[in-house]
Amino acid sequence: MAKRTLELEKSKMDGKSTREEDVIKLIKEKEQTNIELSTLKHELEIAKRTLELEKSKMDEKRKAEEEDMIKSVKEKEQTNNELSALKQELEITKKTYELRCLQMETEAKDAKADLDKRLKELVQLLDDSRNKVKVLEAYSKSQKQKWNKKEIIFQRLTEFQFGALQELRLSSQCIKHEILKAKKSYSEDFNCLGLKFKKLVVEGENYHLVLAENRKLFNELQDLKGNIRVYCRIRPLISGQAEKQTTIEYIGENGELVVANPSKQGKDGNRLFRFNKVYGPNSTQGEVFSDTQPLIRCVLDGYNVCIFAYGQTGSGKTYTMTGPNGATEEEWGVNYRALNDLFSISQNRSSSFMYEVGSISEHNGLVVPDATMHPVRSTSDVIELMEIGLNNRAVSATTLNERSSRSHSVVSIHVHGKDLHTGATSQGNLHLVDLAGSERVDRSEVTGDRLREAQHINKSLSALGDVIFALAQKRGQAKTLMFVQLNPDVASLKDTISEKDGEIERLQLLKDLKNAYPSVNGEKQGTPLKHGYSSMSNDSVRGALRNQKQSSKTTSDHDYCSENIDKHSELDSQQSAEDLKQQSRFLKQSKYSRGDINQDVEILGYADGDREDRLSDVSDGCLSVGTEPDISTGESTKPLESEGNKVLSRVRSLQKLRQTTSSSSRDSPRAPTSMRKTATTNTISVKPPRRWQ
Ligand SMILES: Nc1ncnc2c1ncn2[C@@H]1O[C@H](COP(=O)(O)OP(=O)(O)OP(=O)(O)O)[C@@H](O)[C@H]1O
Repeated sequence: MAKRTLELEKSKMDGKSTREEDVIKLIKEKEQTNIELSTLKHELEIAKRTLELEKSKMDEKRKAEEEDMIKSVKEKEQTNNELSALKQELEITKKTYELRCLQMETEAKDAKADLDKRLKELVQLLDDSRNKVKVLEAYSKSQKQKWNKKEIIFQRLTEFQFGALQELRLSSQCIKHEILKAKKSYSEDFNCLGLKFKKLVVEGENYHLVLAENRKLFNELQDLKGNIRVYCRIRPLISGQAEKQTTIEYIGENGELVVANPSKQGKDGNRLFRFNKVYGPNSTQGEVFSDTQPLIRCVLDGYNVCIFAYGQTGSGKTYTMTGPNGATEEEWGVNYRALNDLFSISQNRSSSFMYEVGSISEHNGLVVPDATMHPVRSTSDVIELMEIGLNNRAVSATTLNERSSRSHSVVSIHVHGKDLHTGATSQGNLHLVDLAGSERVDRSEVTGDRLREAQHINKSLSALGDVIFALAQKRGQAKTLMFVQLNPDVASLKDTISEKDGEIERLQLLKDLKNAYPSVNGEKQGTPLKHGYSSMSNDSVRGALRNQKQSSKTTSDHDYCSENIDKHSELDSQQSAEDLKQQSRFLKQSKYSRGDINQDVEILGYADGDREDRLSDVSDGCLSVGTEPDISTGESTKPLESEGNKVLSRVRSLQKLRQTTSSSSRDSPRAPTSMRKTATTNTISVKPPRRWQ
């Protein structure tokens, strides 16, 4: 190649021989080419050597490859062997595989059927779920709507409350403002009140003085009306009895009572009795209590009050004191009403007084070893105790085979009061007594135990007479009210007009005498007694009756009832004094005060001398209802017992007195029946110290 290039270049140099530079250049290029040729030669030699090396290597390689080929042939043979073994194995495997495929196909078919079934189920489930989703979606939609509504309402409510809160804030500010204003005015008012209160305190002190004065005046008024009052109550005839069988001829408004004896003609047929008041058969329990009520206040003011009912069996003592069995409030007797009053007045006064209505004793008859004390707080407590007492009474009656009415029943209420202002204390007692029947022993013609019992009863009634005498002498501050019970039945006439009633009438007049006569007409104390218990001529009684029929109120045309005033008003003390004057005038003006009528007057009770004896007898005794210290406490029992001899001597002197009086004629002054009865019981041993325990 370099040769060609040199030839080319030589042709070119021939073609252009002219130029020297080109020849030089060409020479130079020839030299260069020579160099390059030698280089190429060298390179060629190197390549030749390399080729030789390569050729030896190739030979070696070829040998190695031949060995490898032999090796490979051998391996190929081995591989062919293995391949045939593998082919066989493959055949077997193929067969196994085909079998397996068949098996798998059947399994796949089963699985497919199974899957189809499950797919169906799943599709069903999917449908159900979709339905449920739909329902839930609807529910959630409605819930959402609800919540939206609620949200709206809540928002409105919040807005409203917010508004209200604002209003409240405003109004609270207003109220604050007003409170401040009110506070200011209150403090001003308080200051004012303080001043007024100081004034009131001063006036309150005066009020207590006025109150005390008022109480004093009230009790003085009761004193003026008499410390002993005798009211007569006539029970109605039992149904079926004709009106004509009644023995009651006339009931005056001033306490006069005319009893007629149908077996007697003329002036002896009628008898006049006088009481503080007479309650007719139609009187209600309330009316009867209205005249008793003021005495209950006295108990709370520290006085001793004794209210008792006296009369023959069946005359209405229990009815008046307690009321009928299973009584309604209207039918309540004096006991319940008095207790009700007692508790209600004590409650009304509770701001200025503290009362302890501490105890009650319930005992029957004179000998009362089992009399008991109980604390009481209300009327019902007392009623309960009274019922227990009644039951006890019934039990003892059964064991004795006697009637309950043959014993006394005494209920005592003790009231301890304290004036919260002054600290002063008071002690008052209220004794409510339902006495045993007062019928005469001789009439009942009893003997043995019954006789003895009747005599005991008479003895206790005699003691009652003593107590009344003691009271009549103003020994103490006790106030006594006696209900004389009458049975208008003709058969009971003997007991109605018995000497015992004469005694009560006499006692009644003794009370009048003590209370009024000495200061009214200046007569000797005993004189009016002669007018006390009298029989009237039939003419005068008929006149009185005629007058009563003409007008129940206009009584002016008859001496007997001519000047009638309401002497039972509780609040008017002047009227009470007027009443006493009236009684005096009545005695002066009446037929019985004139000489001609005096002959008609049957003088009962004692002659002055006898009475004096009797009073001196009584004054020796120790009995005094109410004036004694609390007789139910242990302390008071001893003094009573220590005075036993005194009582015994007093009983004996009464018996002596009775013996003298019982021997006198009918026209002579009479001893009280009870005392005469005691005379007949002379043989019975007396245990005086236990009386009225
Ligand atoms: N004012 C009256 N109104 C209606 N009934 C009356 C009245 N007074 C008494 N009675 C009745 O007469 C009967 C006898 O009365 P009560 O038992 O009160 O008499 P008593 O005097 O207590 O008798 P005793 O001495 O036997 O205890 C009773 O049935 C009673 O209900």
